[in-house]
Amino acid sequence: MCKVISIANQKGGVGKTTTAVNLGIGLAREGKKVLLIDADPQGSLSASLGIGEPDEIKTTLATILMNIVNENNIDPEEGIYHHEEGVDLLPGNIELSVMELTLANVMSREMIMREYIEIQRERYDYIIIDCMPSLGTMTINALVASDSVLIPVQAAYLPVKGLQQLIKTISMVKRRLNRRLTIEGILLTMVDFRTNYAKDVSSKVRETYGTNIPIFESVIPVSVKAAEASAEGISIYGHCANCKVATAYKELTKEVLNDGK
Ligand SMILES: Nc1ncnc2c1ncn2[C@@H]1O[C@H](COP(=O)(O)OP(=O)(O)OP(=O)(O)O)[C@@H](O)[C@H]1O
Ligand SMILES: [Mg+2]
Repeated sequence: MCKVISIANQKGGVGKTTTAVNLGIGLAREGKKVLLIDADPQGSLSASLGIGEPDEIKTTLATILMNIVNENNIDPEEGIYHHEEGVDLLPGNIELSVMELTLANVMSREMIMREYIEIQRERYDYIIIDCMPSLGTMTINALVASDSVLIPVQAAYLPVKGLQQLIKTISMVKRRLNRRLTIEGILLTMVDFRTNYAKDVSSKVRETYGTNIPIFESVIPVSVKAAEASAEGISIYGHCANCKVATAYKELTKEVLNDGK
């Protein structure tokens, strides 16, 4: 059975895209069929998988969503890239901003992405959606289409206030639009274990949310290797198979495969 996971946090630069790439490819390395979807007009997921300049890509998530709005037939292979590291990718680019505005006038505008995901479910074990740093219509569409949401939180900042807004939005989506939505977990990213401060933030998040929201045991350390890998258009496993960030993402992959057990 397919599991659809949104990677979301309206705060920018917390490691959403890096997590989408390395969890997605991590799952593919464990033999799973994985589709990565770039739901961010910045196109960072597409860029960090090395498929070229996102804004020059013709068929993207925006194209597909427009086809759904126009009630055209959907070919599940349309726009899909087969990446050399074993994942499929549906790219995103600036057209998604236009699409978000278009959706404002569409009936059931929060449900459009779900129609596409439902078509893809039977072809994949995991579908991972990389959300943009906002809680606008595109992110709500991703949450409505998902089974769970994984929340990367950058451990260098006290994230409590922004997290509350995100958790409120997730609860609202769950109540009104998608009853099956759960929180996969909070993932602490860019953790610098040399500073006590980072440790404080980790324990603060665990203290505030630990009891009712799962927090991953795996923690992603801060490392320039993460940025180097995405500049090369490959995963952390391809860049440095045994470095700490690679090990951390392998552990996260195992936790997701074990489904909190
Ligand atoms: N563990 C890490 N250590 C150091 N740098 C990292 C780490 N993870 C990601 N980065 C870098 O931090 C920056 C932001 O990461 P990323 O793009 O994954 O965040 P994001 O949440 O997707 O950002 P946005 O909100 O803009 O979509 C990137 O330059 C990335 O290479
Ligand atoms: Mg991103």
